[in-house]
Parts: sequence; C-alpha cells; structure tokens
Amino acid sequence: AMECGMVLTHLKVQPGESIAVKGTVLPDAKSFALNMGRAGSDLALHFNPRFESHGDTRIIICNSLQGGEWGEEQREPDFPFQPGQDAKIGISFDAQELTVALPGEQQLKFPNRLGLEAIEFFTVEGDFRVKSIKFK
Ligand SMILES: CCCO[C@@H]1O[C@H](CO)[C@@H](O[C@@H]2O[C@H](CO)[C@H](O)[C@H](OCc3cn(Cc4ccccc4)nn3)[C@H]2O)[C@H](O)[C@H]1NC(C)=O
Repeated sequence: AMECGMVLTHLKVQPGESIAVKGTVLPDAKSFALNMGRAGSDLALHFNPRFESHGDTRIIICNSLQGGEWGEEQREPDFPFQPGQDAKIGISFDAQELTVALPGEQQLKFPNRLGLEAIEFFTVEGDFRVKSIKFK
C-alpha cells in the first residue's frame, strides 16, 4: 500500500529492546497500522486497530506479511483505543513472539513467524498522529 505515514528504515532493534510510540488517534479514526519487520513486503507484525474498516468494528487485526503474502490473521476484540485520545504503544520481541504493550496495561502477543532477529523497518500508517518515538 502507498506509505502515507512515517517510515523508518535501517533500524537495528534487537530482541529485548523496545520501541515506544506515543501519539494521538484522529477524532474521525477509521483505522491505523503499525508495521514492523525487515521491509514493506516482509513484516513480522502488521498491527492494525480498526475502528470501522473492512466491515470490522473496534477490533485489532494482527498479521504477518512474507514475500508480499498475508499470513493468518489474529483478531483481538479487547480494544483499548478511543478516537481523539492519546495512546502509547510499546513493542518488543524475542525469537518466539512479538509483544505489544497497549493502553490500560493490556498486552498482546503475536508469534514471530519470520524468525525476525532485528526490527529494521518500522512504519505508521492511517489515522494515528505520531508525537514521539523512543528506542530503549
Ligand atoms: C471475509 C473474507 C475476506 O477476508 C478479508 O480479507 C481482507 C483482504 O485480505 C482483509 O483485509 C486485509 O487485512 C490485512 C491484514 O490481514 C491488512 O490489514 C490489509 O490492509 C493492508 C493495507 C495497509 N494499508 C495502509 C493503511 C493502513 C491503515 C490505515 C490506512 C492505510 N492499506 N492497506 C487488509 O486489506 C480482511 O481483514 C479480511 N476480513 C476477515 C474477516 O477475515
């Protein structure tokens, strides 16, 4: 898809390190996505909260993209986002899984299907305005 947000490349985020994204969900948000992996067509995690999109309402879709092919979706109905609200999203990973720390102490896990050893590529797309990104 056309990149219409922030694109970070040439990162080298290691297992056990984290990426903390702070920003604001747009007031008329329909959907946003955080994508991370090796490149645009090689994503260990496409993290896609849908407020109202693709026939889904208030659900987080997670998936992987390998060689441009989507894997099996993981659908999380526990939806901690509100349009217009600030949100902090933390990402870390190890050989087994990626962990997404969400508002309200909620945590979401997704298998590391690619066997990703470093996050080199990170994008934010859609109805989320990034205010800060911290690498720890
Ligand atoms: C019921 C039979 C069809 O299943 C549907 O198949 C669709 C096409 O694969 C699924 O939608 C896709 O799900 C993928 C994750 O599994 C991605 O979310 C696909 O979107 C990629 C994408 C990113 N962007 C950039 C972007 C992202 C967010 C906001 C604004 C722009 N534009 N398109 C999105 O088109 C959609 O989630 C899936 N629905 C179900 C219920 O399985």
